[in-house]
Amino acid sequence: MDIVFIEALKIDTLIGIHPWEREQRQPVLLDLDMAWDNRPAAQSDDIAKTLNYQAVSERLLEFVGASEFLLVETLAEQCAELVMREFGVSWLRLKLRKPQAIAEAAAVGVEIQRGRRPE
Ligand SMILES: Nc1nc2c(c(=O)[nH]1)N=C([C@H](O)[C@@H](O)CO)CN2
Repeated sequence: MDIVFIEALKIDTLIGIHPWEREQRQPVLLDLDMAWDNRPAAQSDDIAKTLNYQAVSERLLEFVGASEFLLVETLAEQCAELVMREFGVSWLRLKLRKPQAIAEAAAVGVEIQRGRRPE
């Protein structure tokens, strides 16, 4: 199994349960590991055969930037569903960090895996 990854994609969004979090955007950081067979792209040197990490990043920037969820669990799930549905990804691991949520912690958040992991 090959992986295409995106690391620490930073997006300002409205997320959280507290009143201040409903008024003020804060950053989240997204890490994605996405299963993809990279051999067809490598053999043809053709961007059309890739899982284009620029296209995935731009779509997530658009979606997360416009979202207003309460929980990181909900946002992570929605991002995973979007990437699998729109980009044909069969398995992914997604980590969502909220670096400004707890003053004493570098970050908090969730990590999920969805889909069937290829051999
Ligand atoms: N498992 C979770 N715990 C908490 C969440 C969350 O989304 N998932 N959110 C909060 C607050 O919004 C936090 O980020 C700031 O105190 C608390 N716990």
